[in-house]
Amino acid sequence: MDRTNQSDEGPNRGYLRGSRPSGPATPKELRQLQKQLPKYRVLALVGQGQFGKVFCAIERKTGQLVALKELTHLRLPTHKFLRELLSLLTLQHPHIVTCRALEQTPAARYLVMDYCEGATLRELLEANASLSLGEGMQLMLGILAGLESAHDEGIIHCDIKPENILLSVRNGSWFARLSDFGIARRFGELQGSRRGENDEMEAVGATAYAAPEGFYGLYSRGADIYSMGILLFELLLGYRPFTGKPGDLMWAHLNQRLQVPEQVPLPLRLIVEKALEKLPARRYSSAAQMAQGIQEAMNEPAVRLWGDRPLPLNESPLQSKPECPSSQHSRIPLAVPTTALVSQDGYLYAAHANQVRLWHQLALPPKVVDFPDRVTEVLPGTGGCWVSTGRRLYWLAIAQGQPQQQLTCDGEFRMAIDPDCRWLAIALPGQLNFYSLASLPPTGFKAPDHHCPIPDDELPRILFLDSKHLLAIRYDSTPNQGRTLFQVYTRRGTRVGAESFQGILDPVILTEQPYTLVGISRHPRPALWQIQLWPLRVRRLPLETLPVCLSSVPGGGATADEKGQILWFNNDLEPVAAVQGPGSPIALAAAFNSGTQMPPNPLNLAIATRTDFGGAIHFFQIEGRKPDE
Ligand SMILES: Nc1ncnc2c1ncn2[C@@H]1O[C@H](COP(=O)(O)OP(=O)(O)OP(=O)(O)O)[C@@H](O)[C@H]1O
Repeated sequence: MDRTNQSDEGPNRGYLRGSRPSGPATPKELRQLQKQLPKYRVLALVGQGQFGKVFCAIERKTGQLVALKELTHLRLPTHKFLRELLSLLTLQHPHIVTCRALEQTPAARYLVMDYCEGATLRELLEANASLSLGEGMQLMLGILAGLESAHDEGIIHCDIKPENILLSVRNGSWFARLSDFGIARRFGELQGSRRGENDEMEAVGATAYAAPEGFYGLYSRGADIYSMGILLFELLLGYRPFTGKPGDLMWAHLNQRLQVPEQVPLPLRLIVEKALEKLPARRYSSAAQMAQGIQEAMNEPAVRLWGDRPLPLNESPLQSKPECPSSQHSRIPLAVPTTALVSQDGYLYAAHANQVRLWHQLALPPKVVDFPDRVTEVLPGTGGCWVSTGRRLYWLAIAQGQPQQQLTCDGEFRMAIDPDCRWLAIALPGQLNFYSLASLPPTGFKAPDHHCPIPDDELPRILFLDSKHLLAIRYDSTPNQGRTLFQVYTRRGTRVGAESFQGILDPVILTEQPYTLVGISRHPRPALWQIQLWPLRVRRLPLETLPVCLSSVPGGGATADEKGQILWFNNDLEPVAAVQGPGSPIALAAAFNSGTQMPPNPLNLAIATRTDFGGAIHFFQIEGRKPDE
């Protein structure tokens, strides 16, 4: 990740309004922390643990994203702090969240750790049908590899649970990393020692995942293997084998017979049973052995065939699909397919060959405007739209209905308009130009107000993140390691930051949430990814089929696949409705819903399709799931 060349001018302030931080961090608190830790640019609060808050920050020297984990003196005594630090500094493994440094302020100490943009495995498990069996087992293999390496260093984790497994993205898939060695123990520390009175629950870790012998203060690798067994059970079935209050749980771990439901294929059932043996000696003797067991089970035909099945296995995959009523209002046949379909402020614009059609009300016929060349891009603005015909740019005012040429470029370009419609950005190979719309002459050529060089190997997609910041999206397609690069420029042409996503997202759209994008990935499986920039947070919605179009709509977004299956998702990337729409879609856009603050219900969509005779635009209405359903 490249975050060099950053200035404090960046759009981080906007993230203080971000959607997912798990507790309040006042701007004052962030400013104070910033003052105390000048080596970092503190972006936002991203979590709250029992010992303090966790912040996302950029290390100024390297431009790397880091997590600053606060450990307050009051809550975490020095000996425990030193223990976590010692464990973490010893451990260097791709599947372990590495500690890079320690920072001290008068009020607290901060562990500087690798930043994991996918949050915790707990959050992923709470999202419906978020993992397939194959992916779940890959996560298990990763965690077991990290655990094996900790055990090799003589460290027992003692607190394995989904909350302590953090996720990042590699090659378009989740990548698990073991974290929180706060109560980890060294073998030597444990041998022959039993927990002290006041060490009680802390030493046991989370009771739901604790090995029977842990309640007697006995720890070995086997205790971590047992916790991994509970985790595997929970991944497969969506619930844990033993439940109840801490006392009942302790009794269950010690005495209750384990029952693994038959939905779990036999080879995996045997693994759960072996990992959850009451006697440590009967369990896998190492994390590597358990990993080998999972690997062998995954190669067995009975399990291999199930690789794509969504977890948990006890739920029917159909349950998660919110089929909803829909109705089609009208269909307008066209001689040629649509090249662009966009909407804003109650207006819908569709481009076909060298025409733009403009609707305000469905019942009325559209206004049709001719251009000298084929229209390639349409961007809505205030009171009209910007129309590109490849090398020329026009302004089409709704009131006048006549296009007005604004700019001519030497080559193909891409364009973006800021939300206040005051700045126009044009990306050309090798250059990014910014024009103040107020000073654009009525026709012809104008030198840009600001410009900056960009790589000339490809034309980036550009989007304004807010009235001051432009996002350029580029791709680094190294075989098997594609990356989507997000580079942020001020409208003066200064590059202020960059993020990257370890996978190819195409297309990518901006959503109505601040600095939040949604993109489609094909590999290793079709999925929608939501990327919140600064602090970087990602979410995924796995899909059964690959969408061919994607659009932001009020309250979320919508996709359609080649067969016309439409999916409407909300701002949390949860499916709101899935309906059958027209086949062979090219583009979709919200129609006549603009201006609503609340997510609409129903959603009015315009869908452009290809047909045997040219194309068509369909107006469609979908009833979504209500928020409380
Ligand atoms: N390295 C990290 N990268 C990204 N987010 C993190 C990171 N570490 C923690 N977080 C976020 O902060 C939250 C709190 O983490 P933390 O480890 O402090 O709490 P915890 O899991 O409750 O552990 P503890 O038992 O120490 O309280 C996590 O749930 C996660 O969302």
